[in-house]
Amino acid sequence: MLELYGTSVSSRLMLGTARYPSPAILADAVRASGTGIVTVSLRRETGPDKQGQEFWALIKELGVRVLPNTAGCYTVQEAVTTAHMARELFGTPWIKLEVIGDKETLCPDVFGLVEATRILAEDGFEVFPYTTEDLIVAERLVEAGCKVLMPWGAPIGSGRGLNNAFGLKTLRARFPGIPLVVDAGIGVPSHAAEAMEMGYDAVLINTAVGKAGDPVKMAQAFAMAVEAGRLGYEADPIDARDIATPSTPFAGKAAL
Ligand SMILES: CC(=O)[C@@H](O)[C@H](O)COP(=O)(O)O
Repeated sequence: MLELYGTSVSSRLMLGTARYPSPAILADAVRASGTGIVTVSLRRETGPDKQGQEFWALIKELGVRVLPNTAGCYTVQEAVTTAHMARELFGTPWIKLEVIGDKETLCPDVFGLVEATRILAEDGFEVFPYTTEDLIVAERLVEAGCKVLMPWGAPIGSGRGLNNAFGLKTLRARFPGIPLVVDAGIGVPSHAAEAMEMGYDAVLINTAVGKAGDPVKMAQAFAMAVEAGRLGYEADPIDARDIATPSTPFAGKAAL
């Protein structure tokens, strides 16, 4: 079973809660996915207004663990302040830390991310950093206190899948003891299966489910893909080869 900061997690699929056609569809998608963890943006979803309150009541009703995030933060200060507000509001030390560096690609500002991680980890937060697949940045994040890493597959909302499979595989090989979660950019269930087959511990998906024609069916498809990918990884797949090897033995073949 997967352990994240000492918490056992049964589903390896985490879901974002934005961009669904309606709260009811979000709730059905969460149930269909079997997820035990949803990420919630403090800024967008939990305001004191009626809508914010209704959203929060819905999340509580679903009985899933909340991973608050600092989506939309562009500076270290903004991210740290948002994390503190989230800890107070949700009563959890968990924080999915986003420090965005570029408006167009939503690429993480990895320098700001490391700095904010250091500040928050020293203050008792359990940081889930939204990062790139850069190896050295990952090392710095672990040094700063991260016990989980969340590299992107591709830019948030792009649905491009795993843009740099080599980089993601390198991270997996270099950090065998750290739970790795592909966060962002996954578009279809096969992308999630690919990440799991690589040995990733989990995936976090939002847009591909929320914006699908049928979010509930898509949530179920992702759940199946994540499970299949994980099983495939555990079953120790064969290596790809450049030459053919007959799968049917020659013994017993009729001599002509
Ligand atoms: C909701 C959330 O946290 C996103 O920022 C996350 O990174 C998911 O990205 P996708 O929407 O590309 O799945």
